[in-house]
Amino acid sequence: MPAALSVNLNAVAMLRNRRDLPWPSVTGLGRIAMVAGAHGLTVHPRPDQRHIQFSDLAPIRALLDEEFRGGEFNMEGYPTEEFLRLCEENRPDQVTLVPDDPAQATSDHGWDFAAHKENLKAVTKRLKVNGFRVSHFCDPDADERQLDAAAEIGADRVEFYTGPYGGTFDDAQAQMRQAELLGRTASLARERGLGVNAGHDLTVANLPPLVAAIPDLAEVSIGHGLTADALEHGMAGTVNRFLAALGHANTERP
Ligand SMILES: CC(=O)[C@@H](O)[C@H](O)COP(=O)(O)O
Ligand SMILES: NCC(=O)COP(=O)(O)O
Repeated sequence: MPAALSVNLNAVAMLRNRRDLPWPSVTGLGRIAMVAGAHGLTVHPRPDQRHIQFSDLAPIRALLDEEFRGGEFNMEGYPTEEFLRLCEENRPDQVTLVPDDPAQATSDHGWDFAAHKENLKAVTKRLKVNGFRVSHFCDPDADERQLDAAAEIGADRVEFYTGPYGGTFDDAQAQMRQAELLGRTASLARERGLGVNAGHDLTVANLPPLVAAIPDLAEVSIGHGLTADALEHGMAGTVNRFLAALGHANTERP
């Protein structure tokens, strides 16, 4: 079964926030993506609300509940009390915890699971009690000690940070080495009962080698590259291109 595609709406929100106007519509583009066959929507409500605003969350949840039953809502963030409460109020299907400092320009590393084991155990339990699937952002070169800690924390999945992989767009040999590394680390994660997601700087061009390296990849969440393509090909056509790159037959919703 090819990996699920979750469309990240951060970049749409960033464009919307340039003016005090309601377009481009975050839920509007999310709807087009879902009609075109996306399996879910991802947002990262950062503390400074630089793109996704807390007020965006309930409309996205309502869109999926009312128009796309089965479509998944993935919320990403650092586990502050504020973020955990946003999750409890807006009921995502999956929560992806990332070790981001509020001032970070973007997400650029995974957790040191061993160093943060006790805190991550507690927040993971709190989220799972709410019925959310819990994923933790993970470095592509995480070793067995880190993955043992991730499993002990109780994560359902890890999401591999694919920024270094995406950065090899102009070096085929480096891309192959990064894909092989991700495949090895994914095998270690699967041996520990962890599901495998991936995200950051993924594109139509670099998805095929990634899915070949990680055959049981569960989900990819993609925003920046997908939104850039949508400016050229439209959101519906872009979602179909990304689904095809993942190996899906045409899954546009009737
Ligand atoms: C966790 C990750 O790699 C991305 O989902 C993250 O949401 C990107 O954040 P920005 O869109 O703020 O760069
Ligand atoms: N978790 C990765 C994500 O949601 C989007 O990352 P990007 O495609 O915007 O780099």
